[in-house]
Amino acid sequence: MFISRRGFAVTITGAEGCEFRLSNLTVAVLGAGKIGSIMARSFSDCGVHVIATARRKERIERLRMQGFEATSDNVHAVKKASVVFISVKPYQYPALARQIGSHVAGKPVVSVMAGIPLRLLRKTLPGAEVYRAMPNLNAAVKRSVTGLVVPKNAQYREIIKSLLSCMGSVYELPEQLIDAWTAVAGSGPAIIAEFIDSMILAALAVGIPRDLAYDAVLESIIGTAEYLRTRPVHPAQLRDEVTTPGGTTIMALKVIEGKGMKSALIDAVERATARARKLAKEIEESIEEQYENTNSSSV
Ligand SMILES: NC(=O)C1=CN([C@@H]2O[C@H](COP(=O)(O)OP(=O)(O)OC[C@H]3O[C@@H](n4cnc5c(N)ncnc54)[C@H](OP(=O)(O)O)[C@@H]3O)[C@@H](O)[C@H]2O)C=CC1
Ligand SMILES: O=C(O)[C@@H]1CCC=N1
Repeated sequence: MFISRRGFAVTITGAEGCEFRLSNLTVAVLGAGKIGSIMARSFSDCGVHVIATARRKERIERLRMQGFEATSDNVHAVKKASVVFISVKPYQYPALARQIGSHVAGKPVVSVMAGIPLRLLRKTLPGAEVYRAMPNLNAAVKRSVTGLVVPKNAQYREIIKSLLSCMGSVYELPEQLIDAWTAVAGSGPAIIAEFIDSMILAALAVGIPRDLAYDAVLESIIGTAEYLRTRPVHPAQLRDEVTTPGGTTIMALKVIEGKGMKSALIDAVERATARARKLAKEIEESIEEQYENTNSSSV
């Protein structure tokens, strides 16, 4: 397991770090869509029994064909599970919370939803031990870098970390960093895929055949990441090692600098972080409304 020299993280667990025997555990994944079904597969590969939920029949059928117990009944899944993961879209959460809110007391519940803060999760899931996690799509190849916010006096911390380790590495974070983590690591694969796509188009533009272009770009990215991951070298140092005075690389770097690639990426990550914060406000308003309506109709 590699431990970052530059990282803020206080705890890191590798994919090999399943310290707990997870095989007797039943875990509910509520909202087993794109990321939820990848989580379900990862937990299942760690020996966990998974109950996955979705709304549409076709999705439930597909989950069953993938070997999971699957249902549209979230309350049934929550009652049967010792640990609950929530992976619906943020705007779908208020409806889900209404269904399961009175059935989660005493259980650990992990939300992977962007934006929704612990405060709001606690309010809607009374008595549950609530965590926030932000994995990424690379969990499909056991290479997620999952950010984890652990509540104070957590009883289930180790078991949650072991479960998340089934998807890759786990970094414990303070809650104020999770929106930024969402932008960098959660959205990261999409941003990096855009870069890869652009490099492949660039390779085609200079005449490299498509399959060779794909390999040249992907292998260069994996190799560069591995180089930086395993050596005490700053990215700017690596860049200087490659750049010959008057050579080819400096010509490319000049264009990149002129078009503002760094500033575009910094802006992009700042905007994504701001969007996660705004999501929290939007959901909060909708939940406040829901609670006010419930209270006033029960008076
Ligand atoms: N995609 C990603 O890379 C990542 C996403 N996330 C977070 O994960 C969450 C899910 O994202 P993603 O997987 O992309 O979205 P999807 O739309 O693919 O998945 C959401 C799933 O939730 C199901 N669902 C919605 N409402 C309910 C309900 N009341 N009961 C049961 N199931 C329900 C939907 O079912 P049906 O299909 O039947 O409508 C759907 O399958 C989001 O909150 C996102 O912020 C976090 C990290 C990475
Ligand atoms: O785009 C989103 O909102 C989610 C969160 C991180 C990745 N996908």
